[in-house]
Amino acid sequence: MFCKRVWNSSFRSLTRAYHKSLDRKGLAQAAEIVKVPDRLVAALSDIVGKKNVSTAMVVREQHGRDESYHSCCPPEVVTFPQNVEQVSEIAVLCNDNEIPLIPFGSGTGLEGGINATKGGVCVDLTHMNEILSVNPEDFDCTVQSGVTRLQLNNYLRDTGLWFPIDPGADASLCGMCSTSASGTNAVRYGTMRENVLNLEVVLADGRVINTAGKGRRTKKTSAGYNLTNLFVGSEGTLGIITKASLRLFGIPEATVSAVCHFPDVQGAVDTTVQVLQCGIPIARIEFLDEVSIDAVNKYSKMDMKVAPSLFLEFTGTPSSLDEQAALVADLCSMNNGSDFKWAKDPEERNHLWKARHDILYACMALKPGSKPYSTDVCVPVSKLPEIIKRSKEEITKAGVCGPIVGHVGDGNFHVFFPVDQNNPEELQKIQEVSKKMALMSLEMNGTCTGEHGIGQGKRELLVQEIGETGIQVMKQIKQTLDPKGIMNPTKVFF
Ligand SMILES: Cc1cc2c(cc1C)N(C[C@H](O)[C@H](O)[C@H](O)COP(=O)(O)OP(=O)(O)OC[C@H]1O[C@@H](n3cnc4c(N)ncnc43)[C@H](O)[C@@H]1O)c1[nH]c(=O)[nH]c(=O)c1N2
Ligand SMILES: CC(=O)C(=O)O
Ligand SMILES: [Mn+2]
Repeated sequence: MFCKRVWNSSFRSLTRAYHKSLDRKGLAQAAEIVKVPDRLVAALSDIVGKKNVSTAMVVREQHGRDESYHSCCPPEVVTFPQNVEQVSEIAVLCNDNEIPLIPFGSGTGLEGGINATKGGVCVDLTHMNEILSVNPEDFDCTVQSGVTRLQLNNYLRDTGLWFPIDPGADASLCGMCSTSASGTNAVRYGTMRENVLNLEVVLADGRVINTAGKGRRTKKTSAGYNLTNLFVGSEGTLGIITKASLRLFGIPEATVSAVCHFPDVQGAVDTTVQVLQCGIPIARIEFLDEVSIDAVNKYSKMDMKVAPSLFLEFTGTPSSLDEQAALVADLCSMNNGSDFKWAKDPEERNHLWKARHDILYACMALKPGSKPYSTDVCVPVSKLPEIIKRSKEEITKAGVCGPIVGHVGDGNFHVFFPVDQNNPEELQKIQEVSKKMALMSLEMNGTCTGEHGIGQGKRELLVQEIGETGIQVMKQIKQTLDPKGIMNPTKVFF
């Protein structure tokens, strides 16, 4: 049972720490920007070529913020290296001169991970965008850091293979490694953590390592510590990922999608839990509350019933697909689901999933000019009905707009609060609700972030989640790999 007293005291200490952190951040922004002297800009030009270095404000601002509400912090210099040797030389230069170094994938993150809170040098990896090898018989591929997921899947189209991890945005694959991204297909294929075989990483001092050994790309290994998964989710704080070997999968023989509406949240979430408990190998199961459905109808020109809903997808052989779909349709009706609509042809299915992937923008369109503040809690799936119900109560109590969207098959869901950056009272209410949700999640043995990462926004929650000793160990690892603290400072830890 959730203990109110414990919760209140953790919330108070969290709020205190948060205000302290705001002070620190304010200081960082006002006084701790590390200027990059002209001689170093010249040295960077020598490394990557003059046209691949920029100090222009417009370029710096483009690299100073991601897609989230976190305020823009431009780096002092933006570099566009062409190969791993150049990345390594940039690291040596920054390390010798104690200049912050911030890796930039494609800037679609949602926790302010690329924002250069201390200035420094941004390493934009988009020019390193070669697909280096595809091994269809081994179901794997190796890509440079700037390759995006859609680029890879377009390239793979004729091979009958695909890389299924799909954050809605067309993110870089190494950026996805860095945040341990997932998305709607994780219920079937797992997250980046389960799908990365090897990484090439440039460390802070310029050394280059292959986390599983040079050229290694096996599905299994018991060889020493798991360095690959140390870098997955490290958000640019331990090194720069310049190459990734990834698992691939066969494109399923047949696919069908469906939408089902429910009279209440409970029915939709109970259906999800039962689908998983029955062991049905569902490919996607996504929850949208009535506020999100309304947003999607408006933004993606659809006319779905405005009610808590599930978007579902089944894949397999045509016969297995019929069996799965019939079972799930039965579970939906047992939980009072209705208006079960199939999307069978590819165009219809693509429209449905495009609308799902655009939800973040659909929710922002509810309040023009707003920026997204996204929660990302993830709980054991049996706890989902309770946490979604209680989150909804908190959103209503706070009187803010809070559409709920969930990768519910993984116990993961988001509230996409549209934030008016000129309204501090609203921002505070949103921060309070999202902190309450995260603490509820921790209380239920969940996490504050299932897929977006810690970035700037969840640093205090990380301490609550991992505990002081665990944080100490994380910091010792950071200290070993980056003793001067140049790699993406102020992210993950204060
Ligand atoms: C519309 C929409 C929808 C979604 C999402 C975003 C948007 C805009 N996301 C979030 C986002 O797409 C996800 O976090 C990506 O992994 C970010 O990849 P970028 O390449 O954009 O990294 P970006 O450039 O934003 O960087 C993110 C972090 O990784 C670091 N980094 C980037 N490249 C690196 C490299 N090569 N080496 C070391 N560090 C590096 C950066 O320093 C930063 O800390 C998401 N996510 C998700 O998991 N599930 C989802 O469902 C969605 N959905
Ligand atoms: C933004 C995000 O994580 C989603 O749409 O699921
Ligand atoms: Mn998501």
